[in-house]
Amino acid sequence: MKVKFCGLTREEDVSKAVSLGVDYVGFILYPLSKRYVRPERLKELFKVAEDAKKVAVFVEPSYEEVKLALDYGADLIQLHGDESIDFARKIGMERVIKAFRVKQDFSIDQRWKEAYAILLDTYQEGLYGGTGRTFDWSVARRFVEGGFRIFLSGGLNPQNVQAAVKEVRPYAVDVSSGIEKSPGVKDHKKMEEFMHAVKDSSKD
Ligand SMILES: O=C(O)c1ccccc1N[C@@H]1O[C@H](COP(=O)(O)O)[C@@H](O)[C@H]1O
Repeated sequence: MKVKFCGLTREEDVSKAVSLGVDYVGFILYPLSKRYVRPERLKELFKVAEDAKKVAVFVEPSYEEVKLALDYGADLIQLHGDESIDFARKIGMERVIKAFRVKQDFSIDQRWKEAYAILLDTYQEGLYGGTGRTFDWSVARRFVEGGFRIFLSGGLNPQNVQAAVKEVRPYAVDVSSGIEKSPGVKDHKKMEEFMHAVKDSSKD
C-alpha cells in the first residue's frame, strides 16, 4: 500500500514524512488554501523530499503555473478542480493525478484511466479539498474494481485508515488534515500513528 502525505508546508514535516517511508509528498499551490505554499518554496521543500515522489496540487491552474512546478522538480501534478482531459494531456497524462470530489450519481470518463492515478476525495460545497470528511467508500471500491488506479482520500486519519484500506483496497491512501495540529502544520505523532496503521492493515 502506497502512502501520500499532503498539505505539507514545512521542511521538518517533509523530513519526518521521508523518515517514515512515505511514497508521495504533496504541496498545495492553490492560493485560497490554508495550506498554500508559494511556488518558489517548492525548491526548498523538494530539497528534503529525497526519494519520495513530489506532488504539486493545483485547482484549475494555467499551463505556465504547472510548467513552473515541473521545472522546480515536481514529479506529479494533482489536478483538484474541473480540469479537462485535453489540459491533462497537455501536461502529460503519465504525470497527472486527477482528483474527483465524490457526489451522488458519480461517474468518471474512462479516458482518465490514462492518467497516473485518480484521487477520490469528499465533495463539500465551497471547498476543493482538505475537508477532513470521509465519503461512502463503496463508491471508491467500485472504481477499484473497474480498473482505475485509486488514491483514496478525504477524512482519513490514524483511527479509520485500516477500515478504509480493508473496504476499498486502493493503490494508495492520501491524508492531510488527519495528521495535522493545525492547517499546514503536521503532528509528528499522528504521522507515525497513520503509518503504523497502514502497515498493520497490509498484514491482513
Ligand atoms: O488541503 C487543502 O486546502 C486543499 C485545497 C485545494 C485542493 C486540495 C486540497 N487538499 C487535498 O484534499 C485531500 C483530502 O484532504 P483531507 O485528508 O480530507 O484533509 C488531500 O489530497 C489534500 O491534499
